[in-house]
Amino acid sequence: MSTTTNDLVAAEIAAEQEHVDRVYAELAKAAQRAELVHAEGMARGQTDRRGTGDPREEELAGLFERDALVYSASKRRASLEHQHEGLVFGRLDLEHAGRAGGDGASGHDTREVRYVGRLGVRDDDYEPLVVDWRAPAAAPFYRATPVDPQGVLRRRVLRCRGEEVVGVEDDLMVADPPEDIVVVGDGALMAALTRSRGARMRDIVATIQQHQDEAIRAPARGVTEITGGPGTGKTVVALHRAAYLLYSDRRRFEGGGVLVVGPSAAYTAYIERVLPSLGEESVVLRSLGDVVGGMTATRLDPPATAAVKGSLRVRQLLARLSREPAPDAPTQLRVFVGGHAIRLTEAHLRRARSQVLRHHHRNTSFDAAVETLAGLAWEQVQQGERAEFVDRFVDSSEVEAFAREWWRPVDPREVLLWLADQDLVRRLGVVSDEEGQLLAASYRRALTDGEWTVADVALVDDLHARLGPVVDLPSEERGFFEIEELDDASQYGVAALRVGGDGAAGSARPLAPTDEDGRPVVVASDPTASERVSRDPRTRLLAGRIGSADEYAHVLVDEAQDLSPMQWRMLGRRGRWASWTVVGDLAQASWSDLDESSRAREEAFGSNVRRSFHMDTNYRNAREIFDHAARVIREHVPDADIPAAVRETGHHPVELTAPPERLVEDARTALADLLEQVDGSVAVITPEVWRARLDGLADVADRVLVIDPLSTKGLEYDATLVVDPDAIVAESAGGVRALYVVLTRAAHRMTVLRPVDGGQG
Ligand SMILES: Nc1ncnc2c1ncn2[C@@H]1O[C@H](COP(=O)(O)OP(=O)(O)OP(=O)(O)O)[C@@H](O)[C@H]1O
Repeated sequence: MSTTTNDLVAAEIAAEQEHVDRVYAELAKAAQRAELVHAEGMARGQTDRRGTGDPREEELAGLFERDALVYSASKRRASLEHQHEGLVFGRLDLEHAGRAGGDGASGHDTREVRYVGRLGVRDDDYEPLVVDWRAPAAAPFYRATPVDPQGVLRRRVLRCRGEEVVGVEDDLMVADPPEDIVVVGDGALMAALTRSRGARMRDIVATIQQHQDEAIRAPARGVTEITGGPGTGKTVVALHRAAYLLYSDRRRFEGGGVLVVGPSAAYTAYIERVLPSLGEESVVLRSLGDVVGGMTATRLDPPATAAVKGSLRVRQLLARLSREPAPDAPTQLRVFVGGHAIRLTEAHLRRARSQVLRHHHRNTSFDAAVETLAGLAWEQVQQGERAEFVDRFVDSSEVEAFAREWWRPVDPREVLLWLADQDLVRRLGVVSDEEGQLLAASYRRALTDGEWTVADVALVDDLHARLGPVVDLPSEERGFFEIEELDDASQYGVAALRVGGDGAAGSARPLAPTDEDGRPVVVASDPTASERVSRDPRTRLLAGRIGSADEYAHVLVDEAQDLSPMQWRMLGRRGRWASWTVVGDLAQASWSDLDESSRAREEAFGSNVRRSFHMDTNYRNAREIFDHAARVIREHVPDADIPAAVRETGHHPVELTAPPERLVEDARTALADLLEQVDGSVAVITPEVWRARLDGLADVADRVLVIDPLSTKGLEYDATLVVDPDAIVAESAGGVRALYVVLTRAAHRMTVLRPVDGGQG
């Protein structure tokens, strides 16, 4: 084997630089071509609409062609820009065995050099200069091992800064390589693992390990489960899998959509760069608080409330709730129709309501509701022709005015807020008194501070499915003039304009703000109005419209162990025809009833085929840090899935105690030490009891973050300062599992600080 002297390394780097320069030159040409196509596409769409109004047919064709050209050219330009950095990251030196000749003599072995990169680039003769990492030709880069070299003599990882090659790391796949195959570097994986952690997760295309590659390239069909302990690369592997699926069947997955769901907004911000850096812009990233269009929630409920809101029992509560009359709905109808005095009592109305809801969604059954009332009214008349009476009844403006109040469309969020009334919750049954109090208190709080919680989103989705979409009731008064006004307004960029119903006859109550006469208020273009609106909690809670569930071709769920049964149902509605990638680790679960969750999860997957991959190497934590965490979890969860940490640093976690009154001061000192020891991010992870007192530590440096335990799910830092582990256990529904999450977030250094009466730093 060759030596790794500086000269040798420099010569190898220079040789690689030559190839990388060629690739960038080719790329510059491709960028120019994309620019030309873009400009040409734009020019092709120039039509003179101003004078004559509508474009001619041939102009329309031109516009369509332009859109297609501009779209693909812009995409190509965007991907060229995103993948500029580290475009070429790998090289394979292969040897193909020569075929035996006709006379039995063996043919010559042939050598091939193949470069692997973020996207495929060819030269003018269409010869590949770089192969896309997802192409079958790149598979040996990830799959070759000394036991099964797959024709690979040497695998080389190129480390680049911008367009410059700054290092190479080799792995030899054969025991006895040809003379000219030199081997340099200490291993690309270790280099990647020891580097500093920033605010964003990075892709691992250059160092994907063989067992990870198997999960990444697994067939798309059915449900692919990726399990394993903390830091085993489950998230990063799943994201590379999303990129691989898009590459392998673009029509299906780009057309049908790929949804990636993670636990929190902090998590989506953390992973958002990975897919663009792999050339994929089309994936939809959502946290559990913004899966449902029209709603965004980041606040978490206290564990006991979250447990009620997440359990399947709450479905029955919602089923009953969705049949309740609106609190302000009229309770009887008195009307003259065809000379007959009709009186429908509260009991009649209740009967009508349950009859209609047996066959219809509430929000799309206005006509059915009026006809059912007509049937009940006819029972009181029984004279003349039934059909004639029903026609008169349905056409009566008084009946219509009543029905518009009684059967007005209800927004699922508005219905959920009815639960602020504790008497109503009690009347609905289903949950215990104590649970009912928690629910009512939670919605009273929402009505005070104008904020939904993450668990509410799944409940709104459930109610939306039960109630049907909120549609405006047909309005005879809404004539041509108003429609034109609406069009005009939209031209001027007015975002939220709604034409109300017919004021006099009693209208469908618009959710958008209205003035005293019930006329719509234009929010977006009127700063004083929007200020007024943002101050009113109820208006904030009901702003916008809830969309119907978008469906996807693939759904990727990270931290799946934390989904409540209701959240599984919410995702199930979005993946009815989808294939799934599901990532999780039960030992990190913060959900208390795991059995109920797994039932709901099975229901979401249906009878899809299952495939599972287990990751057993921890790439995140220094071994010393992980050993500490593993001891904690083993004591309480003996069957926890414990991976092997591959990297030793010699730095054991530091365990400190402090009297409560000195804790903040000691935390500040411990933080200062950590900032000296690492270059990247440092997180102070604190339970709620210390939060307010420790928030100020975030001002110590830009790279410091003060964060609660649950929000660290899926994230990692160079160093962590874990404050009051016992309180972390006590505050979380997941108990010690939550602490396990917290203790496995640091890559390089960790300090644990406990408040102890009379303790010393
Ligand atoms: N093959 C690899 N090459 C380089 N880095 C890797 C590799 N595999 C994993 N890592 C790194 O290990 C760290 C942990 O990965 P990731 O967050 O995906 O783990 P996880 O299993 O989802 O963890 P957790 O369950 O604790 O959230 C990340 O920094 C990731 O980039």
